[in-house]
Amino acid sequence: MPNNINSSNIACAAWGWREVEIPEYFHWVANQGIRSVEVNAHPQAAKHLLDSGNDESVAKIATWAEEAGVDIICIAARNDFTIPDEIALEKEIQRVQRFIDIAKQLGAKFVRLLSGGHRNDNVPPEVFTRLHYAFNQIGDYAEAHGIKITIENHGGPTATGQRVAKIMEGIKSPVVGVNYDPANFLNQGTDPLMALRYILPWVNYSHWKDVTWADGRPQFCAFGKGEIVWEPIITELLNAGYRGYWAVEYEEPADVQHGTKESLDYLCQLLQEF
Ligand SMILES: O=C1[C@@H](O)[C@H](O)[C@@H](O)[C@H](O)[C@H]1O
Repeated sequence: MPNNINSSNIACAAWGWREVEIPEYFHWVANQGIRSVEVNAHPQAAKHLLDSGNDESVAKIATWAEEAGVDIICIAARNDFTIPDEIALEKEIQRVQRFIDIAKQLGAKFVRLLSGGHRNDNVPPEVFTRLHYAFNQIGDYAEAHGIKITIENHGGPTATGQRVAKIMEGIKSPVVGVNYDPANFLNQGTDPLMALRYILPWVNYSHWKDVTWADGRPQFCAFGKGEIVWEPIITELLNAGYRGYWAVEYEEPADVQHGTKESLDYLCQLLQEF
């Protein structure tokens, strides 16, 4: 495929695989001809890494990756940098530093983070101050360890393109960027193409799933099975020079293999056209 898109920058996001044992997950992905995988580090992903992930459990994951022939490219972690209590925020920053150590041990290039705080209606200025403080600490730590941070747009302080840009404008380290997740924007009522135009300079990673409507509510579905118009989004990203990973994310554990396969097929087919 042109534009530097090849099978090694097509990746599998980990969230939908949270209920699957890691070896099974890695082998399934490898059997699709995909090499690049994420691993969750999340309190609701007990089969992947929990917050406490000790060196031994991390080493096991490295062995499983080698056996299956996959590369772990990103640790998909959960964090909350909107915590008002100063001591608790410092603890949270230390917890995230551990994810950076884990990424290094696994040879992963990225740690995916969130902002935390999911109230959409109003994000007071002090929340942005806390986010700037925490992401600057983490940016310095990641830079010193050769790891990149990618902040996923999710909700609350990252519900819109303007908000994400406001966060990024206050972060100094060049290793901190944005994980552009178009479906997460639409799920929050934000037009994903408009949002992309605010955050283009910072996008260093991407997640691909889709959104459909059921009973008047948005719901995630396989990439290409929903209502997002993809061509203008991909054109915009590529024209801005995006050459990073394209990670498909099918979130429903019940049929994660089927949904991931459909998503991969459609993404690969679509990217051929660019
Ligand atoms: O898009 C995502 C979410 O919808 C989900 O809620 C998160 O926890 C995942 O890690 C993320 O990648």
